[in-house]
Amino acid sequence: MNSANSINGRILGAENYQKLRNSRILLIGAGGIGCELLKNLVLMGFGEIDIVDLDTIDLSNLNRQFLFRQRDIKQSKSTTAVKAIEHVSNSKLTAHTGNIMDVETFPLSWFDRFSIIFNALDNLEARRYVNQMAQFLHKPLLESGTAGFDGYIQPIIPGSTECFDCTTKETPKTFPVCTIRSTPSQPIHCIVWAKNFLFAQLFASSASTVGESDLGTENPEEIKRIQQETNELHELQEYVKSGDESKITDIIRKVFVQDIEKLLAIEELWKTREKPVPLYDVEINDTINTDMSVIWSLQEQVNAFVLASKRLMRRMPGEGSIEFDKDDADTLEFVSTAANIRAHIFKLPQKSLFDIKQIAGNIIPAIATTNAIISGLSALASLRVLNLIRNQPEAKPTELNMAFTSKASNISSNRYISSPQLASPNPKCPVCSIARGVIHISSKTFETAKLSDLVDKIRDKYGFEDEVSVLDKSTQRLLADYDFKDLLDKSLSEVNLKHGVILSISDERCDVEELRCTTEFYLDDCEEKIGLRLPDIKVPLVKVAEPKKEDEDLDDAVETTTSGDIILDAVDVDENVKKRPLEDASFPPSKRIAEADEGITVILD
Ligand SMILES: Nc1ncnc2c1ncn2[C@@H]1O[C@H](COP(=O)(O)OP(=O)(O)OP(=O)(O)O)[C@@H](O)[C@H]1O
Ligand SMILES: [Zn+2]
Repeated sequence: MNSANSINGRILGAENYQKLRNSRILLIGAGGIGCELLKNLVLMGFGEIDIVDLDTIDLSNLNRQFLFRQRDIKQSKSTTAVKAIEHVSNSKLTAHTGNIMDVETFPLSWFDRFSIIFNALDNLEARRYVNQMAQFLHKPLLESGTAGFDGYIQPIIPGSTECFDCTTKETPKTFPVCTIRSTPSQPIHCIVWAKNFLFAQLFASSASTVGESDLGTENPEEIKRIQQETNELHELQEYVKSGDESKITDIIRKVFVQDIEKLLAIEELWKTREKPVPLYDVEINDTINTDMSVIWSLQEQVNAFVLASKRLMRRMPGEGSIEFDKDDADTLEFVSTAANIRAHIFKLPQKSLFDIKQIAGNIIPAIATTNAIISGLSALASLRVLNLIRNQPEAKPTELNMAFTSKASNISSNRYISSPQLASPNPKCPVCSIARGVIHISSKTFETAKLSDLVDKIRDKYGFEDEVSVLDKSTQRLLADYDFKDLLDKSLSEVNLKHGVILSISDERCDVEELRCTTEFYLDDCEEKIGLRLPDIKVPLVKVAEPKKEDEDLDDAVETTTSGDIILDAVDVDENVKKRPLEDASFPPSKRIAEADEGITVILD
């Protein structure tokens, strides 16, 4: 199918096409974006494609992860994706099932065999990790993500363009299943429970199934309880379908009394938490409240819950199933009252119907079309990054483009897609502004060399003075600093250093104008006869920053906070500005903080 005479061959030209055929590329994630992207990369004709995913296929993936079928549920995503496409593939495909952050399976040297890395991930931790690996290896990385109709691609060319961590990311609120189902500690947990679990199980057609690995708990009693609870709710769905409204009190008893009693029986859960109180002695009467902006009394919540349940039950025979819609008063009232009753049981603050409408309506579904657009853009961008487009002169990295869809870019125009040029690295970025190198170290040397030997060698080679701090970045353990020298005499293995660990060395001198740049070293394997080899990198001196003036504090706080996840509208792009200056690469702090406060975004997918 793919030859120099194929459409792709003719578009790229024979020479570039051959380069594409000779390229081995890495795709991380075989989910919504990953399935689309794998198909694109195969159709483009890349020579070798490795795809990594740690997960198995869930029923809820099938609507958009088109390489998977019902029969594939519980099978490895990467292996199934490869099987589904290999019959039309002219690429050598290799599936890996595992966590990309597992240093034993995927050490840094493993990443080095690829010409380009494509991220098709769904979480900040893995995105950050891969970004860091790309920085160590100076490997181009094509980062991408979607949330609802918003999406982005960001080519990252280490040393030349900004990296994933150059701009602050906010955290979307995702919660482990066990928090939602067993130990809520915030009102939002009760809202997610009422909408995604209770309502979905009783009325919706697509009640989610939860695999053990998704539960966020290893307590066998709790896992058993959650699974039993799900099965019992399926039975309650029969009551709902029967149309027998007298069963509503059974639903209340099951959900707000018996399930809570079962939770209370798992003593482990309540050692450090306040115990919930089941909803005993509940009465139903005529008191109702219609003011959406106030918090109703418990009695008003219970009465409204019964009324909303009745209305929904009456609709079921005609509609078959009912999906939650914040603008559908019955579904909203059911979810809102159920959430508030649960909040009462767990002694958490309750919310007005109006507030719950905002919060529950903000849950973002995955949209297959957005994934397809973003994957298409990602695949196309790779040709530009690898300079494979015929008659196009080699682009400087910062002449490459990123792309956003919809409001992700914060653009004022009505255009759906925008493609600003890439910004230069942020000099204050905690990841790409520091020096990096790979220390090759053999297994035996971990036993024979002392921590002090390694630190002395690093100090001598890169010009650090005595006052350095040595941190194991992987575990955030301090190994040595000016007044902590207890571990220096121990062997590297005794202080738990091993392959895959990242060591961070910082110059801790006070009262100097320039400090040696903080440097991170990845400890990689090498032959025994080499023993220990330090990389030939330059570790520059950097000017110590002036203390900030008071009115700059807020700005600074935003720049240095790098926890959080990919928030698509974290990049402020003015389409009139051709080259996006770095200062514009983030929201004004005030806006950013306001959004962080109210940003309850439950990512379903
Ligand atoms: N550390 C990791 N190593 C390997 N694969 C990962 C890692 N983190 C996430 N992934 C994979 O990235 C993919 C992201 O895809 P996507 O955003 O569509 O999520 P999903 O899990 O498939 O969807 P849903 O959340 O609806 O089940 C998932 O298949 C997930 O297993
Ligand atoms: Zn950076």
